[in-house]
Amino acid sequence: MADRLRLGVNIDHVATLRNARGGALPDPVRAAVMAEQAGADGITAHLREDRRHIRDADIGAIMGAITIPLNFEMAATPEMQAIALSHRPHAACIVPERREERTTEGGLEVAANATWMGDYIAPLRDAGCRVSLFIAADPAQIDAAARIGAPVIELHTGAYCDFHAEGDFAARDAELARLIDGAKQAADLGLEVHMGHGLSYDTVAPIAALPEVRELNIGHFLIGEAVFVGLPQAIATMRAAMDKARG
Ligand SMILES: CC(=O)[C@@H](O)[C@H](O)COP(=O)(O)O
Ligand SMILES: NCC(=O)COP(=O)(O)O
Repeated sequence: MADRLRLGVNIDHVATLRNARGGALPDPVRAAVMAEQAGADGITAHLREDRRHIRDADIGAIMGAITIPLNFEMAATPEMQAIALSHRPHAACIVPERREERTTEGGLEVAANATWMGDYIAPLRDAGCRVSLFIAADPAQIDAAARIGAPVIELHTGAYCDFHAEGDFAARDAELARLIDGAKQAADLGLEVHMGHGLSYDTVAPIAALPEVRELNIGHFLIGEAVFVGLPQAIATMRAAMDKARG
């Protein structure tokens, strides 16, 4: 279906569990294959500069094992650009990284680095990767993303999810309003709109209901759920919640 909201399953934290003991299990590749079999529309994997979870060998192994697209998440560094160009994944999502962060804390600063960022993404786009920029729902960042020729943006839903978890529903709803406005602005600029970070069964519906949104990338929550109900069931439940919200 043309307007089907796609679900990208981020398998980073299968690798977190694997790396906890320094061995080979659980295998992120098995998780990617299982996610595809369970109906995931894509796999997302974030090769961080510090390799805290996904490792270099995982990327080629995952790409060789799945038939759905790989969304390769990467910092805007020469090292990651070279790795992306060597693998040529379906998609390359540029995300901000700080070694000391526990997880992705904010969005890319595109507006202040537009020229440099435009030069950085050009080889990826020319190599046929669908370039996405992971940004906050900030009008200036959205405008800059369109200006430098990124075809896709992924809006950071972390603050929206954090406020929900904290019970600060006024702040949550204000952040949701920013995401709604950002999705509209981006779509009006011709950008494909994705969203992700921190989404769960409890927070996905208002995001999935947004007609401008074409893809959700969800990982940490699904991998956590998989510990209890298995990955196929976790994905099926999230898929059902997304479809129900979409109507
Ligand atoms: C950009 C984003 O929100 C995630 O895709 C990212 O992978 C989060 O980083 P960790 O997976 O290391 O928590
Ligand atoms: N880009 C968001 C993503 O891939 C998954 O984020 P999370 O669900 O692991 O927080």
